Amino acid sequence: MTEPELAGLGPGAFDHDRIAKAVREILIGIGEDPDRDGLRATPDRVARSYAELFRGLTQRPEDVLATTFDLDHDEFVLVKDIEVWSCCEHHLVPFTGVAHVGYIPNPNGRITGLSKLARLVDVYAKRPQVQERLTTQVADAMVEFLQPSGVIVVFECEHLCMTMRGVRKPGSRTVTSAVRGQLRNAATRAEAMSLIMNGRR
Ligand SMILES: Nc1nc2c(ncn2[C@@H]2O[C@H](COP(=O)(O)OP(=O)(O)OP(=O)(O)O)[C@@H](O)[C@H]2O)c(=O)[nH]1
Ligand SMILES: [Zn+2]
Repeated sequence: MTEPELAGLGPGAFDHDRIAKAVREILIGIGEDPDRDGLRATPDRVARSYAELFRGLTQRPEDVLATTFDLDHDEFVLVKDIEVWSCCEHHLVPFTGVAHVGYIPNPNGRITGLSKLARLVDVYAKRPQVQERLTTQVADAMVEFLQPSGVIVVFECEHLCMTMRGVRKPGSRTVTSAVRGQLRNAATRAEAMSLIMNGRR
């Protein structure tokens, strides 16, 4: 399993019992008693919650973008402030913030439902991630499955691994962007960015 995209879709599928066993080991490793009342069900609970937190590993972007409409629109479309909860692959703690996903449909391409753009974000966010890869994966899936004239994807996230531990800088936010096609043009990109930033602090 080399590509994160393939994880969970092949032989390395989700293994609840394995996770529960490992969590029990972690509890012992931190010096806790995994059999005490409050912790007895924790390995099973964590395994169940991982199925939810990492559900993107069993989802394919093309399935999410499968619904398309016959709509004659070739102007910029933007869904902004999509809430994001992902998991940093270095520390397995959350990073959270917002995503902005915009595209210019192509008359020969496809237009999808607005909610599908937010679903696409989740397909990739609900995996162990780094923010840069999350950003480019969303943009590249848009290009591959909608064949738009242009795409812009921006993520603004706070990483709890930089907040609750380590360097401990609460409030610092990381901004990443991926721009494809016509939106790479300076004027079009600036217009898209101003729509994204409008009303933001
Ligand atoms: N580029 C990038 N780095 C990330 C992301 N999430 C976490 N990191 C960084 O991953 C790095 C891991 O650094 P290491 O030195 O291997 O680990 P560490 O000793 O725990 O590092 P500190 O967090 O500085 O304590 C840290 O600098 C994190 O801030 C991300 O989405 N993108
Ligand atoms: Zn981290």
